[in-house]
Amino acid sequence: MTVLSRPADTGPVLRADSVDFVRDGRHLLREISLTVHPGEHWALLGANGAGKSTLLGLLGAVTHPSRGSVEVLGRTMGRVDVRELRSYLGHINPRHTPDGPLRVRDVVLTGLTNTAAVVPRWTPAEQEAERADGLIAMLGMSHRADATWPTLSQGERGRALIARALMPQPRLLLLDEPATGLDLAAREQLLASIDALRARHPSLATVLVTHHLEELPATTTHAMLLRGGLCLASGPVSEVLTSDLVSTCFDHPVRLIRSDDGRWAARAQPVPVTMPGDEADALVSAAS
Ligand SMILES: Nc1ncnc2c1ncn2[C@@H]1O[C@H](COP(=O)(O)OP(=O)(O)OP(=O)(O)O)[C@@H](O)[C@H]1O
Repeated sequence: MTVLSRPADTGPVLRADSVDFVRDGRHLLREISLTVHPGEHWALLGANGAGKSTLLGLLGAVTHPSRGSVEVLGRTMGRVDVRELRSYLGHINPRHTPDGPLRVRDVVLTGLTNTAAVVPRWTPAEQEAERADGLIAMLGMSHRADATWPTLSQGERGRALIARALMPQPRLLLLDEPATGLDLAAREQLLASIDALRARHPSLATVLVTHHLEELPATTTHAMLLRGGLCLASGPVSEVLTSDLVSTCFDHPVRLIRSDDGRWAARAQPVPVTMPGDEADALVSAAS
């Protein structure tokens, strides 16, 4: 059971068909189907605990479905060497920590070996080193290429991890809440980098997990709304990112706004809030 050659560059990048994922007798995902084609940029949205990271783990060949099938780059999970398959994916975990105080350039190069540390006695080929520098430049990190990991800001780490994930020239990039913990400027820089990356590599497909609509890049093309492990809606953003569907997804009435630059914002609709003591005050004023 091995992947004998680089997966073909045609056909869907991802296909999940009626997938269930069960842990400790609980259905964390139920009947999820999703097809991602080259050049599509998907957002997985849902409240805390909806199942977004669980689904990303299946799409990234980290876990296997309990029922249904998942095809990654045309290979069916359960029938291939997942470690080799994973080397064709860029899976960005913002909590990734390099093994030791590596410099940014070395962290990016570990994307080729898919390791947390630089592999002893391994030296990159000249064109690999050039590619690392090119990606570092594309992510706006050239001035920090020799900085060590502990000295980087959260935003700089996020961009370095994207460059690392791009080293093996993946056809698919998976991003799990890439803007978590970033301040306003760092978040905007990260989203601009993601937009630039998509423009530079038109056949790249991406799947980005978030629970904040403000953290969606303008280039997002499709969305899936997850609620309690079920798919509430899935398809082109114009059909899925509506006030009604997002309100149902988050169990809270929101009004969705898409601004001229293509970004989204959610405004909560006013809902009555009862403060402690309000009931007693109401009784007193009713009695007087
Ligand atoms: N290994 C596991 N065993 C049992 N339950 C799990 C496991 N992993 C996750 N869960 C549960 O599955 C549900 C979905 O978790 P998941 O992390 O996929 O949600 P999420 O949508 O990514 O949430 P968040 O936005 O909070 O990160 C949660 O209720 C979680 O507690």
